[in-house]
Amino acid sequence: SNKRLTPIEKIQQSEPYRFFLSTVYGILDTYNQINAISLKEILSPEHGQLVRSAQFNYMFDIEFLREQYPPEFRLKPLLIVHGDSRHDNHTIKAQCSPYPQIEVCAARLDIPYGTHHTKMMFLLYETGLRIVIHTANLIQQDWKQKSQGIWISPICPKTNDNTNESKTNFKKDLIEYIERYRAKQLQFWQKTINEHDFSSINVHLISSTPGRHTGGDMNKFGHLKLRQTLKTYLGLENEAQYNSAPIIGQFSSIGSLGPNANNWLSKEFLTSLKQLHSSSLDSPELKLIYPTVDNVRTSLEGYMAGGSLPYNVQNAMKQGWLVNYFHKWKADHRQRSRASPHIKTYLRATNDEYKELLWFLVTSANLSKAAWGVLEKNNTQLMIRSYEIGVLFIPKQFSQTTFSVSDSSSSPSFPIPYDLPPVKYQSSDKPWVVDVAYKNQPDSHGNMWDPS
Ligand SMILES: O=C(O)c1ccc([N+](=O)[O-])cc1C(=O)O
Repeated sequence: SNKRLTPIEKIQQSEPYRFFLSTVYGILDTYNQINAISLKEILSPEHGQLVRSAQFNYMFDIEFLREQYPPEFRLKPLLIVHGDSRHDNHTIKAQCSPYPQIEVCAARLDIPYGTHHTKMMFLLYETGLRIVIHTANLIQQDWKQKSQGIWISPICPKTNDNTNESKTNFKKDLIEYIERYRAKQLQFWQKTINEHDFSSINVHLISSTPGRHTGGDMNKFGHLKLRQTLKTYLGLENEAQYNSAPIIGQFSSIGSLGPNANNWLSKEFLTSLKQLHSSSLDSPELKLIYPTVDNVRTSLEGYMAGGSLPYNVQNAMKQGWLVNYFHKWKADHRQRSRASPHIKTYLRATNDEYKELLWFLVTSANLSKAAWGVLEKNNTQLMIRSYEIGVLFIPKQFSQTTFSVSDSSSSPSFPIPYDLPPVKYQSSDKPWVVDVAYKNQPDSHGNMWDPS
């Protein structure tokens, strides 16, 4: 049908996963109705009377952000949480200075090269508190023609019994994440989270905070939190059949991963992703989805999309071995093969048919040690540089044994963002690298790319 859904209808229809892609300007409208939502719709007055909000992010255009709020909410208190990199601090403070109702909080980045990558909203309504965890910067370009991931919580009602935890420990994990900022302006939000009933939340929180996490803190963040959560909660029947089940990582940037797969990627990181209740020595196939130069050139934005895929040539040159893992960006079933991915997702399927999933994670975390952490000092500490946040979907929390991907099955199928099985790079395909020129083929706008 070509009926336009209201924001509330979109959220109702997305149950039980509440996992959306951003709407895309220029595709058939039906593909912007099902499990697709815009920033204006997230902030719509339909959801209730907004009291105040907080926006955690990396890049901000305050004028653009204000325009996405309904006019009647633009005077409500708004807290902006960003990274404290010098130049950034200045531009954000300058952007917010005309608006006394906007406060700015600079997240401490005590470890070099860390970024405040977390993209999250706290929306406090008169009826309760909504959390949104997503992957888009608060600039127009990130919400127009890209593939972004968004999880929208129910509106959690106020309660005077602050034990209202979810079966996934989401409330405690979120408070522990916020506490790591050690920021005065976040104390109000820690208190507010505590005063709301999170029992309806069915996803796990997977976050990263900068630090050298040791002892009891080691499994609280980064890939060790993912490992611990999968180990504790997956609870599969005869799980041995899944020891070689394939794993997918999909992201929009890549860090320096070392001279070969063996030190971090397929040892440390893959060990966390492959974790079942019991560990196994099998090493499942890891497939990585990252756009080719042609994906970028033919995208709706053309080469400009590549500005948001900051994989630099310095790292790319050092790790040619990585290309063997690479698969293209392809999302025909969502009509988003040309909507360049800024979403980051990780998943495990039950087998090479990719008809069912064992779990699914949407997060701000790219494929980097800075985001996920790297074990140091003989595996006694996990060093993480950046703030990251994501939500993990585990079938058991939805009273299912696996998530079905195709619509054929009875249980509600999981709205995956791209086509499965993933399609391998052809020998002629190259990964997009942001700081090299592409001048032999024009993009979808007839332009070339010459960063020099
Ligand atoms: O858009 C962002 O928040 C972002 C910022 C920095 C980097 N980086 O330094 O690689 C990657 C991203 C990304 O999300 O791809």
